[in-house]
Amino acid sequence: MILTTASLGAQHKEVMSCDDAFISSDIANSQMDPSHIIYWSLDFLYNDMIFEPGKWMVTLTVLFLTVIFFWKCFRKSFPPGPIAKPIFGNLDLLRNKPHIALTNLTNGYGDVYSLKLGWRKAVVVCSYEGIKEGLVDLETVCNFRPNLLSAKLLFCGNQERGLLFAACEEKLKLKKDFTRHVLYAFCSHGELLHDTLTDETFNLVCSLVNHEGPVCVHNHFESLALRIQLLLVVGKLYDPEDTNFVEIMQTYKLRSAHLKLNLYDYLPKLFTHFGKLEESILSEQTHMQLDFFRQILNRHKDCYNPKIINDMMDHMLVVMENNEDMGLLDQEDLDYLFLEICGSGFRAISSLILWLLAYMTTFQDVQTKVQQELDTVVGSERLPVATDQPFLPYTCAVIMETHRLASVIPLTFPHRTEKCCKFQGYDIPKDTIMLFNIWNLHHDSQYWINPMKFDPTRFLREDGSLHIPDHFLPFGAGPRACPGESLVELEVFIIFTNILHQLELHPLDGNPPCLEGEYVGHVLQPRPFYFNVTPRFKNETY
Ligand code: HEM
Repeated sequence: MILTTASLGAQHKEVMSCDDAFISSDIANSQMDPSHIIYWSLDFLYNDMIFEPGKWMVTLTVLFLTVIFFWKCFRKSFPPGPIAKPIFGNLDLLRNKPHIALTNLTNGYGDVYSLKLGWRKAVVVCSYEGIKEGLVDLETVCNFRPNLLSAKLLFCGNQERGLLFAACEEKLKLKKDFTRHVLYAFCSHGELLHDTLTDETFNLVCSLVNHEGPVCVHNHFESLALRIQLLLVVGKLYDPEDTNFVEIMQTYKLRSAHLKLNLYDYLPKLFTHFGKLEESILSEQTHMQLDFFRQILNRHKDCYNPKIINDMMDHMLVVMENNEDMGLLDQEDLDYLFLEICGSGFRAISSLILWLLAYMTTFQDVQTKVQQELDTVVGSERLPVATDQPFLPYTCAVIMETHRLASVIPLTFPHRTEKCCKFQGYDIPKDTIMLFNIWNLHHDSQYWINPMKFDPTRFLREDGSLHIPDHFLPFGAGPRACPGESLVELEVFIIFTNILHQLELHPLDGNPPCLEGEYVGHVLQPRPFYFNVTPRFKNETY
């Protein structure tokens, strides 16, 4: 048998040497055609190697090692990450409490690591340095949004006209500057907003005092926050029972439920069917909502007087009249802008207030300190007002510590790189999804001593004044930062101080609320909880 193989090999060698000579003479004559080269190469491989398994082994090993070498060279410049499962990649990590799963992965892969979301590449950023570099230093690179089916569904294909999913360009800057500027103006000078918040909180306090037995306010603040945002945009405070308002509330709840991990965003081919189902429901509701805002805007146009500015729509008409938008905005842009300003963040505000009440019910000593500060600065003869804020550092520190510990928006919305970039020493390709983990930033012992402890004094200097560290970023940073910050600050301050000024909160039968959060859409909120209240002052108007 061995002899036969050897003699075959010898014969074959003879044949090959003739062929070799033939090839060389052809090359020398420069008569070569590429198809001939391929033909002769294959012929060479076939004839030379098919009978010599040793050569095959060597060739395949060299090929394999070369592939591994180039693959490793490429991988070196991309962040490491856990092994991705077929088709789904690492999507399973994001299904339940993604902020915890993504924080836990820092133990194996460091503060910047990669994931595969379906077929898309993603980079998770957990350190302050990385978050700052991505959101601020590389502002024109990392601040785009991925092309997600959910965005298309939520905005009926017009996501560029809103805020959240619009490209990070001049038009978005214009819309965000407008939103920020007008909200700031209403919060710093608008008596209407201030008085409405105080009245609404007083009504809530009355109903809690007059309620027999334990109370639960879980569903109260979403509706209040949404009514306040509508008041700012359209100038009307809706009754919570108003049929128009109830419809609007339902639509916004449905919309915000889509701001979560949707499988059809990352595996569109597999889950198109689900996307289509959602589309029919969402598109109808979104169009109804757009019509609603369009009608109100038309009414504003009919009785427009630039000297009387009541709400955001009036402000926008002034902007358009003075051509301050430089012709960038049209009617549809305005419809989508108002749709989005009204419905953004109402759930996050509500969640922050609920966390404040849950922490105060749990940490009675902190509650008492806030009330002592309120008694010293405000007294019992009047209610707390916005101008008390600079004199209530401990109370403000409690609000900030709640922002930190609860981190109601634990992960930013997905970002996307617009071009290849060097990021934290890695080469990140264009169109990589970037997830910035705010929860990790707020719970990392590199930045916070004893990070899981509720300790408002971490926001106070030794002299008792307020101190805000750089690595405290509940509203994100850079061009994608939240435009609602000033509204959140005022609303939460007025509601929280007015409740604690007038009520003592006690745990039910000595059992404090469960402090484990649950996701509703992209917002982390406490589970519903009951507590007891007792009024702090005698007040006949309750
Ligand atoms: C406690 C309340 C709130 C918190 C903690 C919060 C936090 C955030 C965060 C972390 C982002 C993501 C930034 C990013 O993707 O990089 C964001 C975006 C946004 N927020 Fe808020 N937010 C709150 C309330 C509000 C309110 C009341 C509004 C309404 C005006 C609002 C409007 C928006 C909008 C429109 C965006 C998208 C901005 C963009 O993509 O450029 N938010 N917010």
